[in-house]
Amino acid sequence: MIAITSILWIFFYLVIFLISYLVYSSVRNVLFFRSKKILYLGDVLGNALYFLYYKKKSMFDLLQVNYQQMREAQTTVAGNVEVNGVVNYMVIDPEMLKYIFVKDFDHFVNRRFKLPENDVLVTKMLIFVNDEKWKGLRSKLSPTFTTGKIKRLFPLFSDSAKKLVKYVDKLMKDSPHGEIDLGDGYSKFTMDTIASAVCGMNSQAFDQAEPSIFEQMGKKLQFTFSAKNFLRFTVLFAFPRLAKLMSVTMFGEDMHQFFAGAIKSSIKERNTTGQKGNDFIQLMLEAREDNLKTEEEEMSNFEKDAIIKGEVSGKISEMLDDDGIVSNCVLFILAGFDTTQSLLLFCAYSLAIYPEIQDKLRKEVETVLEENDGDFTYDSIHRMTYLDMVINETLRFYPPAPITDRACTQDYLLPGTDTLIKKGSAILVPIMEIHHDERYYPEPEKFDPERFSAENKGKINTYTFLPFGQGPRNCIGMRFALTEVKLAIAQLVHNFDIQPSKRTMIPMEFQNAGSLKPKDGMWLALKRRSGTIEE
Ligand code: HEM
Repeated sequence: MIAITSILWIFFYLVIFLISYLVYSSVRNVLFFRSKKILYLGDVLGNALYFLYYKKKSMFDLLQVNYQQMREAQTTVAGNVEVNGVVNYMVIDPEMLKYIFVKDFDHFVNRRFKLPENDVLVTKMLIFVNDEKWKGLRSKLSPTFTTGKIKRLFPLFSDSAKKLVKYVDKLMKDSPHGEIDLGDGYSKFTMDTIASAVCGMNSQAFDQAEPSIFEQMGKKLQFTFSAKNFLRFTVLFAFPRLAKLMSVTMFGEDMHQFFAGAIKSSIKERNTTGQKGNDFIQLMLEAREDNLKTEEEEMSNFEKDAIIKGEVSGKISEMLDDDGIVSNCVLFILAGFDTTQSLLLFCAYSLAIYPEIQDKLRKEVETVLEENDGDFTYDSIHRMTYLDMVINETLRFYPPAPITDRACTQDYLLPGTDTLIKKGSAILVPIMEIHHDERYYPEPEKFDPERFSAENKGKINTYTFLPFGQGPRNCIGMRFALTEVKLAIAQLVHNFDIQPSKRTMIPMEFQNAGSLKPKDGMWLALKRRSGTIEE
């Protein structure tokens, strides 16, 4: 009895201590930002209270609230503080972003999170490495994503897109109410293309309704919000030393064994037989030997901006050893699955609720198909200007990665202000909110592909359209993603009429996840178009 009472008292004192600490740090943070004359956006305590009060709100709603606070205060910089004391500055001015992303990139080479070094599966991932190591690895990996290399992968995308059409057919036939959750088909499609293009593996995703082993492992890599995950990621990202001490890792041992086993045995087989694969494992093996080059004419402006200027002295030999290849294959699955699926889903959704846009797109798709003997090619997909406009408007309206960040690596005076950003602080960029700001996009809540027409797109400031980030640390997989998505949307529009169904969520609500996802699935009715072949 006494023991239980004592435990209760200890627990009580712990709770009191925690609350006192949170209140103390909140007051300290308020005073810190007041002394800097910067708007304070609240901290862990404030955010926790927000989610407790508005139970149904997601982190994207909170981002919107923060952006609105900044607009009302007529400020372009605001701040908050993380549990570990790291000061974040939210920056929303396109001119400042140009300096952070590109002009003063040497102050912002890294991302915000540091990970414990004992986590073998992640320590060599491009997204988590820093400074010279990042420069060396990025300059080795960039040539693996150029036009020529993605063109080589196009037949794999094409196979997966055809399997997707058959799968959707079957789902619709089996559906009692004439509607399906398209998320299921698109999840299989993205997993299938990634498995073959990245690791040269057959995901077997389309061979069965239940998730195949590759799908199960791939999905486990995705970040979802749960109390357990919240705790794990807080320890990992905010207290990496503690995570190392406690052997907390980002992914479970089963995932490490699955991916490392499959990828390393594939490398071994290539080394012994001399056979080459048509996948990223092969491209990385060639990059390791310095056998890949990027031709200047293969690059878009987005990629030219990403060129790392100056000497690249990063030692990369060990970054692309076999463990490094495993890490980066897993990263491409991780970074490419959710984001691409999100873009596909919101594009199909927009086409369903705006039939006139769907009709216009279909006309372009049919013309291109006629010109190319009934099949799509890499070049024909990228020649479709209206498709490009629709995808860009989807990326503006529903950016799959709604926020990005940079870590400040040297003290930095924000241009045009007297705000000194100290080394070790972080910059947050609310991509989604910038995309919905009426100063850059008149009538921002209107889905209008014409914003990206040849006449209009020149008027868009580069730093207000950030679906793939900007500068040398932008998304390396953009070309891969756009090719895959354009093909899958063209196939869908050619084969099906896409319509809203009873369960289609209008207006859309979002899940609390790392990337933008519909809250309760993407329910749509897809009707086979007459004249298209059902195999
Ligand atoms: C529609 C699909 C995608 C979207 C919207 C997207 C978006 C983004 C964004 C916003 C960033 C941060 C950029 C910055 O901070 O400037 C990023 C980084 C990254 N993305 Fe993507 N991404 C997509 C698909 C892919 C794919 C398919 C891959 C790989 C196959 C990929 C690999 C990466 C990697 C490795 C990084 C980190 C780059 C670095 O730190 O150097 N992404 N992506």
